[in-house]
Amino acid sequence: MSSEETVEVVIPLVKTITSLSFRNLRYTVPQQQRGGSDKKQLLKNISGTFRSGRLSAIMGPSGAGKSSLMNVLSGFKTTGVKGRILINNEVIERAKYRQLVAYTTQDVPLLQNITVQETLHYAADLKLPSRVTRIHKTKIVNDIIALLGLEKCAHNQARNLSGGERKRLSIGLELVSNPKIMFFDEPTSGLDSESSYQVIRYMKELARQGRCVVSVIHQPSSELLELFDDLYVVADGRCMYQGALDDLVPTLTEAGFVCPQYYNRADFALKVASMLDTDSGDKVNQLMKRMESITTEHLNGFHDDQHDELLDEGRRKGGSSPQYPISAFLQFWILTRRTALGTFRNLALTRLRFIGHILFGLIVGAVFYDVGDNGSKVLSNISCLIMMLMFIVFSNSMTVVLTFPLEMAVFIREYKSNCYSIAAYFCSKIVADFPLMLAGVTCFQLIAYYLTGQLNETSRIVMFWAVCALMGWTAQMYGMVAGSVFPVDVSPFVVPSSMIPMILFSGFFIRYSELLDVFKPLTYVSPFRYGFEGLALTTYGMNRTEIGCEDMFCYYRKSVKVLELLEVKDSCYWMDVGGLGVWILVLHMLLYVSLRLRLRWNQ
Ligand SMILES: Nc1ncnc2c1ncn2[C@@H]1O[C@H](COP(=O)(O)OP(=O)(O)OP(=O)(O)O)[C@@H](O)[C@H]1O
Repeated sequence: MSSEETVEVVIPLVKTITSLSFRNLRYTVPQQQRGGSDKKQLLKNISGTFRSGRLSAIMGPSGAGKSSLMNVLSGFKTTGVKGRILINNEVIERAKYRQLVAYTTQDVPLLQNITVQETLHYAADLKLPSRVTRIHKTKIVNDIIALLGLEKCAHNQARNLSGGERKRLSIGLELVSNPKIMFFDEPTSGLDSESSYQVIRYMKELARQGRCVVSVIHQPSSELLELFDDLYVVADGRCMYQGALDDLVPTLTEAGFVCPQYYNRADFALKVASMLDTDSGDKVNQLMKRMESITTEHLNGFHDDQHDELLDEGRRKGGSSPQYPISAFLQFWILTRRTALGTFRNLALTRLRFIGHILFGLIVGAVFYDVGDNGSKVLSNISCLIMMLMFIVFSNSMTVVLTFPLEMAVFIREYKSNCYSIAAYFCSKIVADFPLMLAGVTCFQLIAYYLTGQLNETSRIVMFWAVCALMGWTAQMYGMVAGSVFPVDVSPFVVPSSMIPMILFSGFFIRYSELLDVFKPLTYVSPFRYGFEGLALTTYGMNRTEIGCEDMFCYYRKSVKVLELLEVKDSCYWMDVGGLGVWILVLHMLLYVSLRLRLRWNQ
């Protein structure tokens, strides 16, 4: 779309006038220092107002506190925040506030395998009330696609989008709920000048429709700057200028900073803001004080202490009873469909997972061919059992370890936008990933079981499969917990290195009676112990008496001898199933807690 073309308005206009005011905002973060921890104040009693119908730019030198201001105003950061945020001079309860406000961060995480159209459809399903019909939702999605010029890439998966298209899709995601106030953090970063111009023009159009649109912008060109109506300059966590763009140069001149002719006004304002620590610092300080008295003037009559209480009240209410646009079941159902689609579309990984299970089943089958009912090859068969367990565990834990962190980023963004509850995401994640794990494990187990010549008895096969499936489930949950707790560059190391010690206590490498007393309790916490014991019992227990023998003499002809060798003669299969069940339960609880903690750390 050329810059001269007018943008057709199809998204409903925002009718009510909205002004967002903030007064004496303070934002403090804890800071680790040598010899203890300290606090760092990122926003220092900062005040201002943004009005609907106008496109406002937040500018300032690097590290001035622009993103911090954006995070606080959008409600994405609440811990360590004091001060007052008002919409039309009213304090709004937090959950409601989040419904009015949309925030597009610098790099919005997207689900890579979902197309532009699907991404917007899912956003509409999650953000719009269920009473909005399918036809209406489709119209909204199509309108957004047209408004943002995304028609050409509507069926492209997010992974194939250009930087500009990703930015526009991010804006579209927020437009779905037709918010009154929109925040953007550096929407032009990484874009060429034409794409930057287009994005800001879209934002200008959104403002013209009656929204309050505020954007952090980094060194805009003169052409780009002209699109903005108002400017808010931040320096060292304080306001240096707030007002119309056209008043910027006169205000700076009045403060003793004369902008040279043909100089970009934005660059000049940044230059002045950077003078805080120089000889001209006093003049900048005076300008700030003047601005602070102007910005707070019309917000008088409201005590800050009173507001701090109100903000906390809003936080408490918002925290305990968040209002989601759709019911819990619908949230769960939509998220499950979306996750399943994303997993299915990740063809490389899905195919690799399947082919890997089949291929390794064939390899195990070929290497341990027909050892299952052969008294002279019992030790090989026992090795085969532990090998099967190790493959199931590593293949199912490592795949989620790599994919989960990116999904977590999407979850955090959507949760903060009040789209759905933790419980809905948690349940959908478990349900959506379960069938693929089960299908892979089943293929692998059936191939390996048949080729290695284990006993062909239905109950044995089912019980053997059940242990394999429970181990696969445990491993998948283990991978998810690691993926949710550790960063993506750490978790692929954490998972195998934490599992190896547990394999040691499986009962295969060293028998229980030969362990030092100090290590014995560890066998009760190793899932490999339950898995290995379960497989050994289904293979050699359950009233099996004789093992086939083709030689003259087989020491392990009686299966009880094998059970004695493994020290599982008196063990119970159902105890092993129970042990794995407890592991699965604990891992589910850990995943839920880690999701909660991740959200809390991000507040
Ligand atoms: N969690 C944190 N702990 C300690 N310091 C922080 C934290 N977050 C931000 N800061 C510091 O606060 C200051 C303001 O950060 P902020 O990201 O808001 O700046 P900015 O103006 O957006 O910078 P830029 O233009 O470079 O993105 C910076 O000095 C930054 O290092």
